[in-house]
Amino acid sequence: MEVRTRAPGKIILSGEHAVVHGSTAIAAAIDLYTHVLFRLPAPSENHESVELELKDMGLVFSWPSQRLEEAFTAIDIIPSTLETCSPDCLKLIASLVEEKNIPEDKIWLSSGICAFLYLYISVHRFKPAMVAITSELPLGSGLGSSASFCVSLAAAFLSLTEVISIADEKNGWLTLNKSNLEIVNKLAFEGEKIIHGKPSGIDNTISTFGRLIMFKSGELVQIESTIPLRMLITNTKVGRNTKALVSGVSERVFRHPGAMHAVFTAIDFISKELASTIETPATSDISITGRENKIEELMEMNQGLLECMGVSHDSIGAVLRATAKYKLASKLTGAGGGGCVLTLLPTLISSTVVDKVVEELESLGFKCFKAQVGGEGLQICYG
Ligand SMILES: Nc1ncnc2c1ncn2[C@@H]1O[C@H](COP(=O)(O)OP(=O)(O)O)[C@@H](O)[C@H]1O
Ligand SMILES: C[C@@](O)(CCOP(=O)(O)O)CC(=O)O
Ligand SMILES: [Mg+2]
Repeated sequence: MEVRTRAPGKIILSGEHAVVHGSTAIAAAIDLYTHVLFRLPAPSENHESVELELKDMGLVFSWPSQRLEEAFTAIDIIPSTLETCSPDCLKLIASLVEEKNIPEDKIWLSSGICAFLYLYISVHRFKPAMVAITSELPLGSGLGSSASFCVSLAAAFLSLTEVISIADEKNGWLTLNKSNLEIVNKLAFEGEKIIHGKPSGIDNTISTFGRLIMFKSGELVQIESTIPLRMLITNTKVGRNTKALVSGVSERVFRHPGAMHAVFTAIDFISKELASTIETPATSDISITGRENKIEELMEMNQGLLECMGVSHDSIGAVLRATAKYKLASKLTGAGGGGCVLTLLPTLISSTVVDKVVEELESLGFKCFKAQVGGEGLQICYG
């Protein structure tokens, strides 16, 4: 039995970090995916381990099924589907991952591999399996690779159970109905918890459902944009870790609760105003340029508040200065601390100007690309 899944990465247009503390945020799916191939071998194949292949990195990890069963039975914990991984269970999983001697320069993959083992065992126990992963997303850059990893894995594992069933077909890919997507999203969130520590759930939700969403305290509202929302994405290539940045913001909240809550409230207003600007009907009195100017101002305000939270970086500052020379507005996206920066490309901007901006940013050592915004979420294909 075999299934393939793909789940998209995302950009956050406003509200990252503040969303962890209950503010509204806006996110859109992008057309860069994590792909999973999941196979449950037939007994005749004599395959007796749970195997994970990270194809982009040329790494393969494998745990004998019997070894996994003995380790979990010894501590008398068997994770069940959709339950949060307990501290004891996570400790065991971390030790099973540590045994694999991940190369030192790839040690940042450990949390993802722990999430993989947890998601797998919570659905299929210790059944032998083969899982192969590839990703079109830069990892650890603010484009939600961790969530698309968890969503594509959760969907693949659940697809070979009775829990979910297929709803529709489009271009060779199958989609799930809303209640099945909710189950996948819930399971993926448990994986994100292992990678992020305290995620808001926005990344796994946008990766599962796709499109453009407004998200607050676990609830999503789908929004329709009446503006093209063309974004230039600049990857500063400065590595960072979402878990550390999220906990840094919580520490700042602990030190300055009043000031930080005022920042979160301001961001809540920014996200709501952004949503209504994006959704304003094309027939309204305000021209597209007028609305783009408003979006740019809101992006700049949001960036200023992210700086107040301490999650910007010199490399992000360099992108802001370079794009400001061309009167373009930018903000970091995702957890910050490096990673990716968004720049709105207004409808009337000429391709010559875009080329010049890209040339200048790339001369600083950054990597620029454009992504389609607001596309499909999770998709499945049975092999
Ligand atoms: N394709 C993948 N293979 C293995 N681990 C992955 C993959 N994609 C994401 N991860 C895990 O997610 C982590 C990056 O997540 P995070 O710091 O939240 O950044 P982002 O979600 O913005 O890419 C990686 O360090 C790794 O543990
Ligand atoms: C900073 C945060 O708002 C988004 C993190 O996104 P990413 O992992 O940097 O792609 C955290 C969260 O919402 O869980
Ligand atoms: Mg992440």
